[in-house]
Amino acid sequence: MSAHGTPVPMTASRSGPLTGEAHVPGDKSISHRSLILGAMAVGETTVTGLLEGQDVLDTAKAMQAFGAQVEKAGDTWHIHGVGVGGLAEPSQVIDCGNSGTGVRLIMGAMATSPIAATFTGDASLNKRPMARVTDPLALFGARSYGRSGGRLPLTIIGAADPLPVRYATPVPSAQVKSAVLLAGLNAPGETVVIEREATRDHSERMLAGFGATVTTEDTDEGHVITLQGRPELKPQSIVVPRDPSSAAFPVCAALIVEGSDVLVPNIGLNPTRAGLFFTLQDMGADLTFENMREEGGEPVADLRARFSPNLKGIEVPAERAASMIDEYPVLSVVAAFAEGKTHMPGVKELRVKESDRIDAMATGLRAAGIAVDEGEDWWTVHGEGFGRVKGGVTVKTHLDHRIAMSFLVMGLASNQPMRVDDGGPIATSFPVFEALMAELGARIERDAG
Ligand SMILES: O=C(O)C1=C[C@@H](OP(=O)(O)O)[C@@H](O)[C@H](O)C1
Ligand SMILES: C=C(OP(=O)(O)O)C(=O)O
Repeated sequence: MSAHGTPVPMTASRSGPLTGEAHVPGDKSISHRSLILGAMAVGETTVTGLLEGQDVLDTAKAMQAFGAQVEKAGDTWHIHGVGVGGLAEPSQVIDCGNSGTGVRLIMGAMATSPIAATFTGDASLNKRPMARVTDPLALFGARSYGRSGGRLPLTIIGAADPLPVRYATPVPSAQVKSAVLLAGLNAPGETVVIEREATRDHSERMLAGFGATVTTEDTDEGHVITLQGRPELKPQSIVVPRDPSSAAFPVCAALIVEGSDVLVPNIGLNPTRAGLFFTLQDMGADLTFENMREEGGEPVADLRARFSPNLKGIEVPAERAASMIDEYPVLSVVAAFAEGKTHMPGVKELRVKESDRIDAMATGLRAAGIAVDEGEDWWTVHGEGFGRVKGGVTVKTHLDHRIAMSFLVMGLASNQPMRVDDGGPIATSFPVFEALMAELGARIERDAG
């Protein structure tokens, strides 16, 4: 839906070669964290390259409600932070829109301050599980009152006298890990998070950048992250790298549209995020990393993707899942254009994203003539091979930006157009998607009406 709630039906049709450069926007995960940690530092943090998607704009508004000043001047965002422990009690309900990252990280950040806040979101976010965050926050002493099943709307009463926490995350989730670490900022002593599988590490990196003491260690227990509580966070000057999860769409489109050759410059290849690109290479994609370099302590490269008519289905390693969790929907589209089966195990988390992503993709792919098998934590796409994907259906996007963009990418190479019932949510993470894809030569149009 658009910000005003009206669905935006869109259609993608078979396109000529996609060519040129795709300058995708800033990383969503890093953008949320810049605003939240900027608000908890003492003094002015500046951020350039911030993703101005609705998810991140909702986080900016939320941090203002907690007392930080957040303003944009020219291309730079300025955040005047209130310090760890300095967050004010908001006078209004905090509406995080469609964003799991926004709501879960902010709940963590406020849970160890003696304030109360009520959180809500859109129809998608209000269905998503929040107990995974409120359970560990209770160990700090925070109380929460929400709808049954730990759903939003939900009120958190922060701990007045927080305890430090040692917590082993029961699900592979950077949002849960980050909520605990952010809560640990205002707890005395050491807060420890133990992950069985390492998830994206932007919070750890950024906390260290802001001057907190964070150490990580791989032990028999798992990946152990230790944060020293009550640091004074020092304001930073942040340049947000471009989002690999957004880069996935023009990259995958180029691989399946005949004759394409697309360059996607300056993409962060942090190993906790880059799993899709290695998977595509394993499938035989003509995808190369050019101009490999380090920027702001992160590996960065220009991605070059060319039409790849001989893709093969593969077994995607389960241990890679966390590093490409948001990319499975568009990977399943590429798998439809590959020869043979692509099996994707270890992906239960896909069922609790903006939609049940296995169900949403399987339903649309099957309608478009692709066989899909699924279980609770796995799915298999039976590829038809290039030139044999029928398409020709309208699919439901369930308020999920990645479902919308994935089926639109599919329509660029299938024999008949693909229509999505609502492309409005694309603006949550990739507001320039339509213009960027059009510039490459993609035929994506909003339905007249
Ligand atoms: O921490 C983050 O910025 C994110 C973590 C992931 O969610 P989970 O932590 O729920 O896996 C991912 O799906 C989301 O888009 C962004
Ligand atoms: C899962 C996603 O986001 P979030 O959890 O922040 O809503 C996503 O962007 O794919």
